[in-house]
Amino acid sequence: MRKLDISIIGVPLDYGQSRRGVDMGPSAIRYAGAMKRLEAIGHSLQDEGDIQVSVIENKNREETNLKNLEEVVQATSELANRVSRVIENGRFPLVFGGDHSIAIGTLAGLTSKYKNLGVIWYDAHADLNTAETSPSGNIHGMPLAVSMGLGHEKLVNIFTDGQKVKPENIVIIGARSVDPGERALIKKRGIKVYTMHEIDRDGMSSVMKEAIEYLKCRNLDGVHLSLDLDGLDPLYTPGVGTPVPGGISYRESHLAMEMLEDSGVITSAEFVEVNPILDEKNKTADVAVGLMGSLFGEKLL
Ligand SMILES: NC(=[NH2+])NCCC[C@H](N)C(=O)O
Ligand SMILES: [Mn+2]
Ligand SMILES: [Mn+2]
Repeated sequence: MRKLDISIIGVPLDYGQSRRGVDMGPSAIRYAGAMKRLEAIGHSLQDEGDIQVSVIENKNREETNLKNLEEVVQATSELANRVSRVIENGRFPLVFGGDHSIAIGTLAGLTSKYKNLGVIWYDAHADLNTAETSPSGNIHGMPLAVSMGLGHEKLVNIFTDGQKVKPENIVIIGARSVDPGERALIKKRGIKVYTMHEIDRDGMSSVMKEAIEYLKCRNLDGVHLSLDLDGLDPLYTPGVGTPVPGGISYRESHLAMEMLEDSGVITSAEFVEVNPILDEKNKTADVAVGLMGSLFGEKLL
């Protein structure tokens, strides 16, 4: 097993969507014992604290349907800087959200080292909307499109200008709520998606085996895991803002994490959308930390 130097970065951002409380996600995940859990496996942990999230006083806000654009730009820009500093120091970035818009910053920061980065997007949603296709104006529904270079220029040009991730380097796992514009984009760009249909039909073991093989064939220099807790069924992770029934089970999720650990491909990770206000006794943060255990090498025997 790899022994890693892991740096935790908290991003208390809830401006990428409309339900307050997900800004408390980093606290909830820390409270659930993330540091101790990973230290017990043998990794060395450093908590870098939280990114500063501020309300931007700007009298001349541009006309846009994107909610809280300036706030998301500020926080994700700072996150990108922080992530790039962590990898410069040879450490493994482990980011706690916050809503999923934070991935814009994480992925941007990772490109300072990884020029051909792969991404595993574990989520009920595709998060491939742009301002034109978004049904909600919520930026947490857009980060994957932004990282491909599509969307508002202020988001696309965070940290460095333009595309951060190639569409053919992305694998989405667990999708079951996809908007019409997202569906069109998936088809147009040939993005690899394992929906709940494939997970039910072939089993998680076969899906993960294929996903890992697919990424291994792409000559990547790193693979980022972006895990939205709403990828799991709300039965297991009720503390999320946009729950969708019919999701991935607790057991399938642990298996997926164990298979990623076995493959040794993952070079950074983030756990997002934990909203303790909507949760039941911190259940969702507990699941997040349990999954981190499997991802970082906990074994049953
Ligand atoms: N990261 C998430 N939970 N995203 C949910 C997005 C929901 C919907 N597709 C939207 O764009 O508004
Ligand atoms: Mn989601
Ligand atoms: Mn998401």
